[in-house]
Amino acid sequence: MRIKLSVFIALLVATVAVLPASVVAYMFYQQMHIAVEQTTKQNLALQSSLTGEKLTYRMEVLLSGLALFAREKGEAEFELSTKREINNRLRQFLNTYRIVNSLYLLDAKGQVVTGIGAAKKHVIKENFAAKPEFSIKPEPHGSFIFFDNSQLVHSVENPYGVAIITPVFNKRHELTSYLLSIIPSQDLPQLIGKHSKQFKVAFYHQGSWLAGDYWEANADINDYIHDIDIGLPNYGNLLSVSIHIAEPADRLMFAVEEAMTPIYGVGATLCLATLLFSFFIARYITASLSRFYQHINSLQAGVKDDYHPKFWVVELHNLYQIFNKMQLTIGQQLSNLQSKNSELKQADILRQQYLSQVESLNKELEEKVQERTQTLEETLKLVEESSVVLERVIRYRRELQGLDNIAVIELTLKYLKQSLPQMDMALIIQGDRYHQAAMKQTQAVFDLEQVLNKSMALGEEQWHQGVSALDDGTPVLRLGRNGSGLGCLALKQMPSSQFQHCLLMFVKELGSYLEIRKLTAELDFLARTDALTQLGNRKLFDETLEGFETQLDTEVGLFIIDVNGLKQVNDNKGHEVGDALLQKVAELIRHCSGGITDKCFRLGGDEYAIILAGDELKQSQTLYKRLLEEQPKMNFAFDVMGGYSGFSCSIGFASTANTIFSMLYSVADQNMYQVKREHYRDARTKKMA
Ligand SMILES: Nc1nc2c(ncn2[C@@H]2O[C@H](COP(=O)(O)OP(=O)(O)OP(=O)(O)O)[C@@H](O)[C@H]2O)c(=O)[nH]1
Repeated sequence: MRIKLSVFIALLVATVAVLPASVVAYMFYQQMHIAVEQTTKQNLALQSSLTGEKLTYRMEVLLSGLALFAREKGEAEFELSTKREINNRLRQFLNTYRIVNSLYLLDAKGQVVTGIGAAKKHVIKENFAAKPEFSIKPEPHGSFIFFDNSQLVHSVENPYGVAIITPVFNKRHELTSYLLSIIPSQDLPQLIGKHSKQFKVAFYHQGSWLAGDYWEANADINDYIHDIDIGLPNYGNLLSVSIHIAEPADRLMFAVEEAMTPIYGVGATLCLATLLFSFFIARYITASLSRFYQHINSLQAGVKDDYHPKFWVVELHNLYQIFNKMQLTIGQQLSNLQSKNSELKQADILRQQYLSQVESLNKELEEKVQERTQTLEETLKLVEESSVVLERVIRYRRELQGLDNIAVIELTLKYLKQSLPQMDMALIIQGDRYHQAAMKQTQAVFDLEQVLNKSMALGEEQWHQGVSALDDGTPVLRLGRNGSGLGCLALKQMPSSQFQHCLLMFVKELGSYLEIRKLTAELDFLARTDALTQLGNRKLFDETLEGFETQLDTEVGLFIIDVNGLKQVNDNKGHEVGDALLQKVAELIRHCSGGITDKCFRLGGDEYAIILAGDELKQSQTLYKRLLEEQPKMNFAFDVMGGYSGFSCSIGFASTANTIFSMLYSVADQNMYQVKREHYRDARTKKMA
């Protein structure tokens, strides 16, 4: 039989469609099985719990009954009753609680007094206390005893039972006796009443079967164990019982089957419906596709056919056109998107460039700010240092006052070394012994003579405001203003500009100090020098003489020399000639006192003075003699009082050897006038002669 292609494809599609349905059905079955199993287990747990609750409740009712009975009977003084009365009461209790099959009264030592029950004839005569399982404990509280005694439970098949020992107290709370209740374990199921036939129930104590259904544990049985402990506060131990409850496996299977039955039907129907639906749909689609294919072939072959497309083919065609349009639109959108993307990328590149520019500008700015901050910090530091240097300069200025050149050099170098401790330097001050001090400071470093000569030889244009350099490169700083030639500071290396500034401050200070000192010295000299004769003037004379006033052990001698007839010279020859005469006299005095003393003065007008002190006095005669001898040799002739020519002086002398110091001048002056008078007398005599 030939099967059409469309039918074959439809069958294939239907089969493929049914497969997942079968898998789903199988999984559903599995899940159902697990669910039923879990439900069964939960049911078993519930049942066993319920059973335990029931057993506990019934046993507690019984125990409470026993306690009540013991209290009532204990207070009614059991021991006072006859055995018959006691038995009647025990029987009444048994009738109320039928689960107890025997009830005995024991005395306080555990000896059976009397009792009612199935095993009465077996145990009544025996001593319960002697049996290990019934040993009465010394404590006056109740206890549970599991035993294995077919006689007591009156059953050979199931010899197990539970004995309950309940203490009995009298009104004075004294233990008088015990009640012994026997419960055969075979009666335990009665306590829980009827239970569903679908479950098996059994009671165990410490792994030993007591009562109920007995079954071997195996895989086909679902069972559940529930342990219960029953007890009351006045009991010394607990009644421990395990309740085993089970449901056979075939029951579980049955339950699963039962649950699945309707689903099987639904599943099968679904599968069949899927099969049929898939088949017809596939058949329909393949048939129309095949007709469509034939139509295309006919079109290609140029054959006309009466093809009418099915509505879904039209729909498909429409769908295709929609897709086509969508494709076009989406393509356009995509190209738009692409161009936007490229624009965005371009913008991104520009942004990146801008950002990097901003970043580099920021960096530059940061560097500038840092640079500025550094400069500022340096300036601040400089200002700080400058103020420190300024303080030092002020201190230096104070300390400079009144020092000689050596001390000045030492002090200056000490201050400069504070700022430039590592720098070798030499300070040269023109004048007295400058180089010894400088050499001391910088012995092996400079050739001071050479430095001085070279620095003095520097032309004005080579001197700079700051540090100048010699031809060998030695840095030098000049002391004082242009042309003052006070000296210089020579350095081994060129200092940094910061230190140059510091050095300049000190050097300027030193220069101005030296200049002032020099000017002061010049002024001083001028103030104490006679301008015409260059001898010391009256002021210097007074100071010199006063200087000796306090030197009491030094002998002082004084010559007063006065020119004779100066007025006439002035009058006759003119003032210039008078001046020349005064200068000649000064020369004479300087000449005669040479090698003896340099303390020669012009006191004013035509009056001169020579001071001798100490050893100089030894040559006073020599000096006097020289003055007398040298006067006529002076080549200065003029007429005095019309006829007299030649030059002469009147000389007076006094010494502290023969007069007091305060009278020294006036004595010398008087002596001089005495000589002058004699001179004029002689002159008059000569003239008259
Ligand atoms: N050329 C000149 N004459 C002076 C100077 N100082 C004072 N005289 C003059 O010296 C003269 C001093 O006169 P006197 O005291 O009489 O001295 P004298 O003429 O030498 O007479 P005797 O001292 O008595 O010998 C005065 O005429 C002064 O004017 C001076 O610096 N130059």
